[in-house]
Parts: sequence; C-alpha cells; structure tokens
Amino acid sequence: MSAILEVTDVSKSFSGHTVLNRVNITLEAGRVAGLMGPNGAGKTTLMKTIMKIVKPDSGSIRVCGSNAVEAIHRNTAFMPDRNQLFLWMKIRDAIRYYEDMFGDFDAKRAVDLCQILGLDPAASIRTLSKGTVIRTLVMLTFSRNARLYLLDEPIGWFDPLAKHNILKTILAGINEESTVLISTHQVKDVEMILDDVLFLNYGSLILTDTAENIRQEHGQSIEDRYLEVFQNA
Ligand SMILES: Nc1ncnc2c1ncn2[C@@H]1O[C@H](COP(=O)(O)OP(=O)(O)OP(=O)(O)O)[C@@H](O)[C@H]1O
Repeated sequence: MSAILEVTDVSKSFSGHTVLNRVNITLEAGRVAGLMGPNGAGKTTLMKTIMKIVKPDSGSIRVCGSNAVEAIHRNTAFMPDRNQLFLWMKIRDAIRYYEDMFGDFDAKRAVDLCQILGLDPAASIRTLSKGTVIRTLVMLTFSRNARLYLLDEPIGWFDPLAKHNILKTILAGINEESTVLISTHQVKDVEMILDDVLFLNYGSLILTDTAENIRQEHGQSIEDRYLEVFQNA
C-alpha cells in the first residue's frame, strides 16, 4: 500500500528567498505527525504546497498515490490558519456549504462535533471570536472522512479545556486509513498525540523521527528535543 502523503524534494522560493529547501516527507496511514518550527520556517507554505495552492519550483507531491489536484483536494481536508468562511453565514450554513462541497462530509458527525467543541450552529460567523472560528474550522475539517487531514495551527488560540477537546476531536477523527499532519507551536500540548515529529527550520527539515524514538533513544520529551535541536541549529 502506498503512503498517504509523499513530499519529494520540494523546493520553493519567493523573490529569491528560499522558503522550502528540498523537503522530503513520507507519512503512512494511521499516523499523527507534528510539523514544528519557528515563525517563518515555512510550515504554512508547505501545507499550501501540498494543497497545490502554492506551486513548488521543483519536486512533487502525492496524496494516496496521486499528484492530480482533484485527487489531492478530494482526499485531503485542509484547515488553514485563518478564517476562509463567508462572514454572512451562520455555522449551520457553513455545515451545509461543506456538505455540498465535499462528498465525504458527514453531517451527523458535524452535529456531534458542534456539541463536543461547544459550538452553537445558529451563531453567526461574523460575530465569532478568533478561537471559536478555529473551533468551527476544526469541526468542519473533521466532519469529512478524508484520508489526509492538514491542520495549520489548530490549537494556538485556546484555553486548556478547549485544547483538550480539540485534541480529542483530532484523535477521534483518525483511523487506520487516514493520517493527520498538524503544524503547531504548541509542542508540549500536542506531544501526547504525535506518532511522528518533523522539525522545519528556514525551509529545511532538520529532524524527522518518531515520537517513540525521541522518548526511548534520546530519553527526551518532544519539547526538550525541540529546544535542543533548535538551540543548536
Ligand atoms: N506569498 C508569499 N510571498 C512572499 N513571501 C512569502 C509568501 N508566503 C510566505 N512567504 C514567506 O515565506 C516564509 C515562510 O512563511 P510561512 O508562513 O510558510 O512560515 P510559517 O512557518 O508558517 O510561520 P508562522 O509559524 O509564523 O505561521 C516567510 O518568510 C514568509 O514571509
């Protein structure tokens, strides 16, 4: 069986400034991977490149074995780091919109996730706080039965209980046929749900490892490993 996500030798520059430098990632099914690195490391650019929103200068992206944009969008539920929902909608309109857009959308799961994440379907998107917008995006993303979930900083804005509920949603959403790639600065918060760890620095992957290996071989938490690797980078 092929990997869910294959990023092969992907490079991208903006105006001569290298933002992604020969990035290689392979994620198998059933994994939760954390993409971590300082501000400006290239995390969002990498996610947009996977979604083909940004065109790489070189290299290739495959999701479930295909590099076709239609197949990538069909198989991938992408949660961007900012609100891309229409402000005039209520949350329930956004649910209907996603249901129309994506054949894999599960409206029943959307209702359940609204409850878990404390969302009122009658609330107007325009009036939502930043944190509630992100919770809405998490709800919409995980209401899809996608093979790959790409989440760009899904827990940065939250209080501990909301973080807990979001992480619970992520874990409940994954099965042996799907994979999650989370970009985040909240290393400590996500460490318990990660199988794979990717450290990105100035566009280069400077560490790719399993969470288990970091704990067992290095005897470190992911946060301690992050501090050590980036202090010496
Ligand atoms: N469309 C663009 N045009 C020019 N430069 C860009 C563009 N998009 C991103 N960049 C630059 O690419 C670099 C990486 O940005 P990116 O948003 O991918 O980083 P990030 O790791 O997600 O950062 P953060 O953690 O702050 O969200 C930055 O220097 C940014 O200014």
